[in-house]
Amino acid sequence: MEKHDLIVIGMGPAGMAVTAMAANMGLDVLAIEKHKVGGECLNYGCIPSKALLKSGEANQITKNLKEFGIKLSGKTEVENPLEIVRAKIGEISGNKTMKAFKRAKLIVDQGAAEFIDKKVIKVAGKKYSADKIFIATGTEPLIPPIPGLKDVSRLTNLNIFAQKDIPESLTIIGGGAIGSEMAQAFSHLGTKVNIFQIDDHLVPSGDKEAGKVLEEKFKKEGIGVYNNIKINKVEEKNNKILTTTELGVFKADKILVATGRKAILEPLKLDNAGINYNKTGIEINNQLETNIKGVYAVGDCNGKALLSHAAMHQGMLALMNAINPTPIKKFHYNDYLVPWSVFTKPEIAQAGITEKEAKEKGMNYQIVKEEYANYGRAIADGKTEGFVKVITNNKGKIFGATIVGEQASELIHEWVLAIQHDISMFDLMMTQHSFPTISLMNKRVAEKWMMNKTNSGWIPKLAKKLI
Ligand SMILES: Cc1cc2nc3c(=O)[nH]c(=O)nc-3n(C[C@H](O)[C@H](O)[C@H](O)COP(=O)(O)OP(=O)(O)OC[C@H]3O[C@@H](n4cnc5c(N)ncnc54)[C@H](O)[C@@H]3O)c2cc1C
Ligand SMILES: NC(=O)c1ccc[n+]([C@@H]2O[C@H](COP(=O)([O-])OP(=O)(O)OC[C@H]3O[C@@H](n4cnc5c(N)ncnc54)[C@H](O)[C@@H]3O)[C@@H](O)[C@H]2O)c1
Repeated sequence: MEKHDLIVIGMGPAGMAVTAMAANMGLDVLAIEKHKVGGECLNYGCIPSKALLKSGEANQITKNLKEFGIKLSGKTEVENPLEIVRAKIGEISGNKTMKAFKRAKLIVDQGAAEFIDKKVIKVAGKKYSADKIFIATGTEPLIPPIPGLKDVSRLTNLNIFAQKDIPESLTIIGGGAIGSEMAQAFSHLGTKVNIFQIDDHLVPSGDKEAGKVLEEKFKKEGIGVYNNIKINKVEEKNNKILTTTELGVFKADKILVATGRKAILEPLKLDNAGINYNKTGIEINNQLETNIKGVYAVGDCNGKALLSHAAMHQGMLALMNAINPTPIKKFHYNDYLVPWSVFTKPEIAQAGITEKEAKEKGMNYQIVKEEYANYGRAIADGKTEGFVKVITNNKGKIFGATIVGEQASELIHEWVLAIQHDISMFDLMMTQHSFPTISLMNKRVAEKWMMNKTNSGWIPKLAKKLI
């Protein structure tokens, strides 16, 4: 039986991080991928969705050139954005990605790996062993038990980017990250989109006010948003999808299901190794190790974060834990903040806790909020929707930040840094930001916090005396 220093199962962001780092350190790594290197993120997730959003944005800008004082003579036509998306995936998955794994042994597209016992894996009829095994097998779309849904030809993120054409109309079940991004991408490319969801605002894992700003924008753009709605059944008739809800029947060419994820565990035969798992994924401790010593579960398969950057970060931490023989100084995944961003226009981004969570925890907190509409650069750019909202306290300690607006996904990292490294509102206020960047919105919030302090209590009285 072939023996390696470590075996990695699954080559999405989590498995790629472990493989690239371990091989770079000179370890003998075997990486097994049942399908395509790059996993969900590169092939069916983050990258194609952002590429399609970009095509949509380009089309949307041409439709609104008047806003910039420009007239377009003639008209633009949506030709082949999905082909462009696929070409971009091809470009990334070629040499650009593969060169990181030159020093590892890869087994790709030869079937799913399965556990024979705690240290032995089988793939394509051959057995391999290692003392350290990293499971990084991700998730797949969860299809809810809506009557008829399993019987209609439906889209998920796995086949939506493989379509030939942009559909004329699209029903989307789910208003989370996938549902919202895909709704706007297709709508900007000319599709009539309706979103149906059981939650009461878009991107329900985040701040309600931010979700409502996005909903308002979606409605202006002609996207139907139906919150708190129960879908009674879905049928396919004459090549159309009929979605029956309490508000009536909605007809569309296609239906996209984006209602969350479930871990892909069965093919791994985890019971052969005695590895514990539950409905949300493989069970881990805070060092990302399963109940079996030397076997780690990283990325979406453990159900902790479902985000690419978190998957890569977990891969890195688990590898560092695996090569560190001392029980102290281990890295704990939950010591690190996990920000997230949804790449609609306006974008939504979150770091730390939301206002709702602060309320539920009974914390003593203050909300400081600055609107994009009050900032000259946002007006100059015509990007006035949204706000930066910070959950802080009288001392300026920062607990969380929600941003909805232009470049929210970039602005959020200053708040991640602040929260993780205990940088205060005062520190941010005292940090110069170049004008007129959108990042200056962050400083403006910190300034507002300071202004709130200095316009009441003893400070105005003292200032009057000292002047
Ligand atoms: C449409 C969409 C958009 C997204 N956009 C973003 C975004 O903008 N930002 C973000 O942070 N996240 C985004 N995500 C989430 C992101 O894709 C995932 O969090 C990330 O891919 C998880 O990485 P992973 O390595 O854990 O798993 P995956 O990427 O799912 O990779 C797991 C790999 O394991 C392989 N595998 C499974 N079982 C076996 C087996 N038994 N043997 C061998 N191989 C196996 C699979 O084939 C797969 O390649 C998006 C997801 C979707 C669906
Ligand atoms: N930009 C990003 O970071 C990004 C983008 C896409 C996906 N992702 C990741 O992918 C994961 C999955 O995304 P997602 O959008 O599928 O899930 P989600 O958990 O974000 O949202 C699920 C949505 O489905 C709806 N829903 C669930 N059951 C329903 C039912 N029976 N009828 C109607 N609506 C129903 C919910 O109301 C909600 O709107 C996310 O957790 C996210 O971490 C991230």
